[in-house]
Amino acid sequence: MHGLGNDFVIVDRRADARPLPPETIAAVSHRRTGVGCDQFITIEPPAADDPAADAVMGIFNGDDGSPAGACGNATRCVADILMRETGKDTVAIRTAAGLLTAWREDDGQVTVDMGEPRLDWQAIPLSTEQDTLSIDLTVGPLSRPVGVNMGNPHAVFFVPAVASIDLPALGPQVERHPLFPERTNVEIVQILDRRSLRMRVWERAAGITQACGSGACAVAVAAVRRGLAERRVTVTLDGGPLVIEWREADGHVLMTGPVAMSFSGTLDAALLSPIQAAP
Ligand SMILES: N[C@H](CCC[C@H](N)C(=O)O)C(=O)O
Repeated sequence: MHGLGNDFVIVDRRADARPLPPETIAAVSHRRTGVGCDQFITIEPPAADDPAADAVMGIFNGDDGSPAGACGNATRCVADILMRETGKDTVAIRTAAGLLTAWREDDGQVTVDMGEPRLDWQAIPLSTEQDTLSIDLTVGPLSRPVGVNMGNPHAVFFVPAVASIDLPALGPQVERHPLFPERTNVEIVQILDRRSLRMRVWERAAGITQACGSGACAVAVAAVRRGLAERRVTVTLDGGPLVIEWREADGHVLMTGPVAMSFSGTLDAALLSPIQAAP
């Protein structure tokens, strides 16, 4: 499935307890020798003592099989699967970032309550104490990002024009900067007006992707914190728009966008045994 071109292999493991080592995930995710995806997603059964959850979602990056704490676009896709399967109009998905509630809008799009952003420096996490509203970091034309954790780390840089930034060159330098002990997702954002933002993303362990839901949430939160945008904005990524609202009442971030099914099938057992990812 994909959300705005951020693509996923989603494996239903509710009746399959075979181990899934990172190298297997990277092999399946490889675009030439596997299926190919930005993130590899698992659906697992909820724990017996977790009746509120319809399912558990695991999120792994395609480059190396590393776990990611959040993935907004894939959460919409998994919610779509669960809503179709159960007939329910609201579902709850257990993730590393907590229990995320999702529902379908009248136009068929899916909204996920992504929870509250975490904004203190230890939560991003950063390696030194900093005001996360203006982190002391400059990489080429990118400087003083806003730090936001949406269950995963984000460094948001405001720029005059996203098109003039060499993100493939700069993204990995920020991702791996020692200031970010768990590395970071990297967003560049241009304010079009107080309700419309244009962003591009370099994802941790996935590189340039067409869209990043948690990144769009981080961008909206950063823009509100800097006083540059309203609390409800349209964030346009390379793959298209998401509507993000940082809700005043409870501080939760709501993300609304499309889901799309590409194809379904059965993974070959050979792909599911630990094999070496192609270089
Ligand atoms: N594409 C995802 C985010 C993946 C984040 C991952 N690259 C990480 O290591 O945190 C999204 O829609 O939110």
